[in-house]
Amino acid sequence: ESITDYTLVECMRGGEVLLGLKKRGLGVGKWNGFGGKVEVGESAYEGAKRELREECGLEAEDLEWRAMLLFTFRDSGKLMRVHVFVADKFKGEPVETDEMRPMWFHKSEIPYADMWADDLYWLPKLLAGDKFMAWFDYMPGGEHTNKVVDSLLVD
Ligand SMILES: CN1CCN(c2cc(NC3CC3)nc(N)n2)CC1
Repeated sequence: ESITDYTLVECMRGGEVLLGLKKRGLGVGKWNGFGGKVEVGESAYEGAKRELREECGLEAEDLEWRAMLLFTFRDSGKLMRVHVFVADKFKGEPVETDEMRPMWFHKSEIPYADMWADDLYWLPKLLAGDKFMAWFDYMPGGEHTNKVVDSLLVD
């Protein structure tokens, strides 16, 4: 099957991270960073900025690439590649949209029980400042094995 590229933006401000409650589509009912599919003709960086703006109205001045998450789904044979960025410089306040209800969470109070199961494995690394790649191999029963590649020595 083919691979689909997605973006995910984690906005940070004074020990807090901005998450949105997904109101429809993939991951509805889960808290997550902001993002979506990378469209034809745009870079992941541009797609990340666009989705952040569309989903909560925040204009990120600068995004830093920090992780790539590969998801393989054994049942469908689909591949999902998520490019994760961190933003700590942005203009405006987040607003609720049809897609997302934004809320700031202290890093020690991330609602993992209401997020994608994989977040528990990689979000702490991201919040610790690491750069890394991870692979989550989802089995039909929803279980997954996870292999987090050690931090990338890139800067
Ligand atoms: C709109 N996109 C969808 C993909 N995505 C994911 C996926 C994900 N797990 C994968 C099993 C689905 N886990 C997080 N945290 N985000 C970013 C947002």
